[in-house]
Parts: sequence; C-alpha cells; structure tokens
Amino acid sequence: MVRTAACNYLIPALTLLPKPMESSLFTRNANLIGVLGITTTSSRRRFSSASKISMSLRAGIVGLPNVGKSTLFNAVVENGKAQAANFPFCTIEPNVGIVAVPDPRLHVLSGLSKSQKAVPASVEFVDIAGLVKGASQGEGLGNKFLSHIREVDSILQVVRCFEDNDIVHVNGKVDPKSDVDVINLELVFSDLDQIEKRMEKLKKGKAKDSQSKLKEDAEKAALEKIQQALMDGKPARSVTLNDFERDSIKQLCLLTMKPIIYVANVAESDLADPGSNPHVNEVMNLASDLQSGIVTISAQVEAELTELPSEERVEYLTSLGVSESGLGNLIRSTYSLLGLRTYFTSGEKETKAWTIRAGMTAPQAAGVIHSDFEKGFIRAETKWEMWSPFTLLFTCLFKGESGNSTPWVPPTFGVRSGIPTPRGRWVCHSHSFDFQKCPELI
Ligand SMILES: Nc1ncnc2c1ncn2[C@@H]1O[C@H](COP(=O)(O)OP(=O)(O)OP(=O)(O)O)[C@@H](O)[C@H]1O
Ligand SMILES: [Mg+2]
Repeated sequence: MVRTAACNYLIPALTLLPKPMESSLFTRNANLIGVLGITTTSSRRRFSSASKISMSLRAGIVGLPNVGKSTLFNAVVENGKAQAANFPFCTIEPNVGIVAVPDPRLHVLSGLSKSQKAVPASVEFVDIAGLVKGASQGEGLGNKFLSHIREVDSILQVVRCFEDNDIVHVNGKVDPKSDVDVINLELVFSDLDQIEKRMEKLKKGKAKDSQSKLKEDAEKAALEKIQQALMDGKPARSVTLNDFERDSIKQLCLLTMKPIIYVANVAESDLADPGSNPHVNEVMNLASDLQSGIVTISAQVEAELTELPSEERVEYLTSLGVSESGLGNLIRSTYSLLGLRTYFTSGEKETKAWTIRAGMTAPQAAGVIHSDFEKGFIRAETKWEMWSPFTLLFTCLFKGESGNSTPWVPPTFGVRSGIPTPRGRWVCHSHSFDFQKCPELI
C-alpha cells in the first residue's frame, strides 16, 4: 500500500475529502475537449513556468501559539517566508500565499492538446497569529487575531500532536482536547459578542419598507437560533437555516460558520503510523464529534522537504517510512472544504482549471468564464468516449446518472480550442438535459 506523509480521515457526515480520480469526465472531438470533476489524490505540486493561477478563496491557518502554523505555511506556500521559530506569538501580521491545487488531469489534458501553458486552480493560505484563552476579551493578540479569521473562508486548525520538551507549549503540556476547546470557545465567544451587538442594532433600527422588514425578520430569526446553539456550545454551522436566513447573516462573517479541517501536526517518527499516536486519535474523535475533517501531517518534515533537491526528498521520505509528501492531500482537502470544484478547458493556447462552487448550475459554471456565457446559455453537451486513462470514470458516472445513489457530477460544456461556446449541450447516453430546468442534477 502506498503511504503518504499525510493521512486524510473522511468524516462521513460531511464527505469533505476527495476520493482518487472521482467524478471526472470529459468530452473530446477534433477541436473540442472539456473535462469536469473534483480534485484527485495523486500528488504533483509543481506546474510549468508558463503556469498561472486562475482564482482563489482563502483558508486561514489557525491554532494556539507555537504549534507549527508558520512552519506549515512555509511548506505549503513553496516560497513562503513566514518567520517560524520556537517562541509564542512569533507571527503577528498574517502571511498570505497563493498555492496551486495539484491535479494530474491538468497535465494529461495539456499534453493531449499540446498546450503552450497549463493554468491550475488555486487556494489562498493565510498564516494567522496564535490565539490564547481570553482572546475574545483581548488577551494575546485578541480581537486583532479574530478579525483576521473573520476574513477567511475556511479554517485549518493546527493541533500540536508532537512531544518535544524543547518546543514551548503555551499551556505547559501537549493536550489536543484542551487546545481545540480553547480555540473553539474563543470563536464561540467572539460570535456571541457579534450577535449581541447586531441584535441591539436591529432592535433600535426601523425597517423602511416591507422588503427590508422581511429581511430583518429573517436575520433576527437566524441570530436567535445561532445564539441558542452557541450557548449550548455548538458552532453556528450546525444550525439549520433557510436560504433567506443564511443570506441575511452573511455580512456578519461568523467565525463558527466557517468550515474547519483539523490538522494534526505530528513528529517525523509518527509519520509512518500516525494511528499509534494517542494525540492523533484524540483529534480524530474530536473532529468526528464536530463534524469536521482531519489531516495528519508533520509540518516540520514538510518544511524540511521543500529545502531539499527532489532526489533527496524521496530518500528522506523513504527513511521515514512514507512514499509521498502530504501537502498535496492537505491542499486538495482545503480546496474541497471551501466547496470548490474544477472543470477544465483545453486547447493549443492553454489548458486551464476553472474553479466553481459545488452546487453551481451549468449556466453559472459557464458564467465563471464569461458572464455572456451565462446569459446566452442554452445547454451543455457531453460526448461519451472511452479514452484512457479515464475509462473507469465514465462507467461510474454512467451508473450514477441512471438513477442509483452515486452522486451525479456535471460534465463540462463545449469548449472549442480553449474558447467556450454558449451553445454547448450536455447530452448523456442518448438523453439531453436542459440544466437550467434541472439544477438539482448539478
Ligand atoms: N511537527 C513538528 N515537529 C517538531 N517541531 C515542530 C513541528 N512543527 C513545528 N515545529 C517547531 O515548532 C516551533 C514553532 O513553530 P511555528 O513558528 O511554525 O509555530 P506558530 O504556530 O506559527 O507560532 P506563532 O503562533 O508564535 O506564530 C518551531 O521551532 C518549529 O520548528
Ligand atoms: Mg507563526
């Protein structure tokens, strides 16, 4: 079995993490290639020098001081220059870096089309200052830290799972449960504070017209539900809201509304068998209780790997009992956590990974390339062709579409020499679908 230097544990309730080569299909004729699917697990981080990044959403690296956040950031962002050192509050201002999402399909397509360049999808990582107990009351870097978290779309919470007497732990000992509780409680307190202030404001203000009144009522209803959940120790994301309510509270950017992946940061000696580390098991159980994902990684090893020439990397990983760096998995998990999906356009000029949000309809997906494609959208077309190495995928999707429980993932719409046509059609094994009328299929 191939081992990677990171383990993804899928928490079933959320289905966060991508499966290998899942849900991808493509169409092809003389001038036309389109591919759509979610990201895959085989890893390759580097793209050709012609590569450019297409679009990005932000993931914040969060945790107690001195747990390895900047070390992880420097490893993920290849030329990240965040200061990482053995003292708490080493990071004050956030470090930001854009990272390409590894996806071998991009290179397969690029090769098939003999593209001059390949443009991968991307995610933005933000290395945020450490948080301590009482941050919501201004302790440590307090509210400043929390405001940095407010600006990101998802959270990677780094949890220290390595024992090392030389590395200071702000609470004196390695204790993942306590560490996770400290962070999550501060996020809850901060949200409660925000909600209270907003409710006060809503009480004072008078809605000008019936439309605003409706909106305010929805907001009040949402805030009351979330407030109750937070007081019961549950995150805002666990609360069931209708679309209107969800929209009405968006501007508050509640911290506990953001999806989380727990990153168990282990010692190099644990990489080959992280399950033997009780701290990792503790984080796994916590993540499961909190309906979140977990990735196990050694930030220290990953940071060291980036300093080595590629031949020596393999040697180093082999000496640790693993075959692959864990960063690819972490980046793809983050991309997936952000609710992002990829489809491709491919032609001689470029092969490009376009990012859409999960749940987007076909016209909306077309609109990511140009708003005219959304306005003029009729339908999209897929041609079924057995084309190695994706033959297996076609079979899966064919089954899914014929009505069993396999999720149906949309194929791409027509793309001619890299230029998408708004008249693309989706035609799947002899049926045509007007996707504007069937958004639930997306
Ligand atoms: N997996 C690991 N094993 C051993 N040491 C590690 C590991 N990960 C990080 N470290 C070490 O822990 C120390 C703190 O790391 P780092 O500066 O990245 O923490 P931080 O969370 O960014 O801290 P701060 O909140 O103060 O900015 C560094 O000396 C780093 O080398
Ligand atoms: Mg730091």
